[in-house]
Amino acid sequence: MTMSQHEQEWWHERWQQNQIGFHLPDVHPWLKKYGAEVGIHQAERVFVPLCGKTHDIGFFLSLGMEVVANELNEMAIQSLFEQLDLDPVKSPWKAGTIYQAGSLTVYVGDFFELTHGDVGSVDWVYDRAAVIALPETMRSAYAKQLMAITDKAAQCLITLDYDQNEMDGPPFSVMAEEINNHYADDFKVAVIHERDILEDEPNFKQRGLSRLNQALYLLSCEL
Ligand SMILES: C[S@@+](CC[C@H](N)C(=O)[O-])C[C@H]1O[C@@H](n2cnc3c(N)ncnc32)[C@H](O)[C@@H]1O
Repeated sequence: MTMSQHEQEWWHERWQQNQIGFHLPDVHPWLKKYGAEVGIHQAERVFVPLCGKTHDIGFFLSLGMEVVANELNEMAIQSLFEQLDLDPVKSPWKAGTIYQAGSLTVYVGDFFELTHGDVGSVDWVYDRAAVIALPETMRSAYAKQLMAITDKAAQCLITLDYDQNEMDGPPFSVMAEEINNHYADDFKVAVIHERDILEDEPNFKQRGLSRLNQALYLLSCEL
């Protein structure tokens, strides 16, 4: 599977028009609060799919981790390197450009084009707003591709779920049952923390939601 031109354009427009409500001004608070419980301190090399320009990458680097990441939009990655005060070396890969500096490597281009050889060996995956950015028809392919290119590395996953009848995605609502469908054959799936965050998210309230559950999972390899 690859992402259609139309779907890619939709994301590029979001970045061009700065409609990036998903981008947090700081490190995700749950990563700081629950990081130890999801294995952050054991991780040496993390893969961050659909990374945007998240400050979480800077946090991983500050902990001494190596980071390999992927993002469709080049502007986002230029901003990411500027934010980190890193001057990247650029080289081509089959679906775009690789940005590399210090312990950070980002594949700019379609996630579905990545191979295990590109990503290399990783011992942790961080999915915040990646699986929930994709429509239902793509999520099973996403999960399979993620496991294939990371050799089923342990995963820290942050999702949202709400009544999908109340709002169109993205972000899409992804319930625990679906996470289990994608991952429970290969991982022990544990919910580390979850909470209704609607009161902190006035935009989603305006979009018509009556609840918005955020969940933090650890997918670990001990089955
Ligand atoms: C909801 S945002 C989340 C970004 C980031 N994880 C964060 O927490 O800020 C989803 C991101 O995925 C990117 N994206 C969407 N489809 C993609 C694909 N097929 N390959 C790579 N990146 C993609 C979008 O450009 C967008 O930056």
